[in-house]
Amino acid sequence: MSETDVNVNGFDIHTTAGKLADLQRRIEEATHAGSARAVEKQHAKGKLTARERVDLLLDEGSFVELDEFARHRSTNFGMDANRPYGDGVVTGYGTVDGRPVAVFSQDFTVFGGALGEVFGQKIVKVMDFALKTGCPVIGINDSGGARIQEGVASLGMYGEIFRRNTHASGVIPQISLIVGPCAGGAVYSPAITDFTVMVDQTSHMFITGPDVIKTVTGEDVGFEELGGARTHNATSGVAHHMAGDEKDAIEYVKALLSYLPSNNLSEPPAFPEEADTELTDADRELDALIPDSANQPYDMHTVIEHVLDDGEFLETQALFAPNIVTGFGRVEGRPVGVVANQPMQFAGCLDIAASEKAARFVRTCDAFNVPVLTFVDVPGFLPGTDQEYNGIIRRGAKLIYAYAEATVPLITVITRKAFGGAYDVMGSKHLGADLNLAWPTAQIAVMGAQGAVNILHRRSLAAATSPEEQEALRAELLAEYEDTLLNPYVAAERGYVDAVIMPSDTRRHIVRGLRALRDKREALPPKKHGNIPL
Ligand SMILES: CCCC(=O)SCCNC(=O)CCNC(=O)[C@H](O)C(C)(C)COP(=O)(O)OP(=O)(O)OC[C@H]1O[C@@H](n2cnc3c(N)ncnc32)[C@H](O)[C@@H]1OP(=O)(O)O
Repeated sequence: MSETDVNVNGFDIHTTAGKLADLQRRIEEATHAGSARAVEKQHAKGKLTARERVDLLLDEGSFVELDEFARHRSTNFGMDANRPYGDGVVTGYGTVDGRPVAVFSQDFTVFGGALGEVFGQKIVKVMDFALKTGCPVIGINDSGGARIQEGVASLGMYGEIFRRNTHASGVIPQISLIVGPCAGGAVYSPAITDFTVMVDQTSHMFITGPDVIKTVTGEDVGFEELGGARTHNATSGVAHHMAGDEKDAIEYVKALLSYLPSNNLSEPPAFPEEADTELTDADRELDALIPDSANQPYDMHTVIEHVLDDGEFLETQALFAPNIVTGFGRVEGRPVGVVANQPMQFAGCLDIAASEKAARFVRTCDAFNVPVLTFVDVPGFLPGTDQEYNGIIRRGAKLIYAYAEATVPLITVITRKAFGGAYDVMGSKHLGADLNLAWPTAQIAVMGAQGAVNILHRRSLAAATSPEEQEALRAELLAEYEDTLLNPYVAAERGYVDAVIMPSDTRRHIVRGLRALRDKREALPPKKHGNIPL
């Protein structure tokens, strides 16, 4: 063996054993592409590495890596001297709870996770793989954004990713984990995906950072306040869950996946079990839930938890627009989506944020064959110039659109108020719900008693000769209105509600309704696409 046959690593790559050893060396190099110092810095920030995240997400031993040896060909700014294997992103496929998924995990320890041409090509390839095989794609984002040295080649790849996010939308579930920076136009990939999960304190999303904002507008704002997990969960509504740490974030992603099918042509995973349709003590608790006073709130979570298997409810966007509750659960082991007004917040009024939150959720369920249960206690739309100027007309319309377009089984339960346009919006019969149930405490009318009496009897109230007489008359008129219209029976007479039920019967009705609707098939008129008011 001549000296040139032995490579720098001490083995002869002209022999089979040498070639195998060379592969092992390359794998080792690819696996440790980030420097030890960069990994240490990453851990010191409370962050995991790209590979540690993949390992946590996927079933043990299931990960199959793609493009491990891909690397950039850029020569700008001395880049050719540093060409790490993998180019800063780990991509591949594996399983979560035994079900196939595709994954990409950006590696902040290599070029700050900045996306160059090859990095982008790797993501595009794994997204195409997911779309072709019909499996969810999970994107783990921890990146400085477009790789500055690679200029437009990098921007072009972002465009390719956005296009694939859009084409995959409604076909395969797409979930984004934000576990570090996600800056500039890069935020638009997660924004198009179905769910975005952020980690408190260590993840940030923004279009322009604090320095640019200071220069352009003079505002002083820090990373956390500008684009931290709390901001995007509670204020902007960009994110769907704020995790305490990365493990929590990954557990949430796994839980989401457990409610979603692999693609739009398959059914969500079910763990069929026959529900006990005998009345239970827990069912009977609902009979005492609604307060006598219509102005007193109660927690709609109680209703939701009494209906779902084991009371298990995975809430989405829990911190955003809490006046409407959205999330997933199971009935008889089969996934359902839940949309519910929350009387504890703004008396359950609909506003812009609540309408958009619920509309997006209904569309997600509809895209992925998840039936929707709607629980209604809504006094109307939130009044105010803020709402009007910001487009409650245009933006509230999204919820109507979402329900009217949905073809999955839809069951609606009116527990108390269903007033005005909000009655129509919240999964009414008129928008296409399959089964509409009402509790005896339901009040289905154009408005509440006070408002109605003020409008209908303004003149007779003004004609009262004393304040005492006016109050007595008002009380009489309120009682008359309440007795005549504030009940579920006027709607029931017309078939707008299919049944008025005891609250304790809700679970049984939902179980039987979902069984009956299991094979529901409904088709909308063919069209290129609708024109939802955006
Ligand atoms: C359509 C998409 C368009 C876009 O993405 S536009 C957005 C472009 N990106 C940005 O403006 C963000 C630039 N980066 C930053 O502001 C900061 O690096 C960031 C993300 C807040 C992280 O800060 P730190 O945690 O302090 O980390 P750091 O600055 O020391 O960075 C670590 C290493 O990563 C490098 N890096 C970060 N962003 C990069 C980029 N975009 N292109 C190329 N390299 C980038 C950075 O130079 C540093 O490298 P090194 O370790 O010093 O060799």
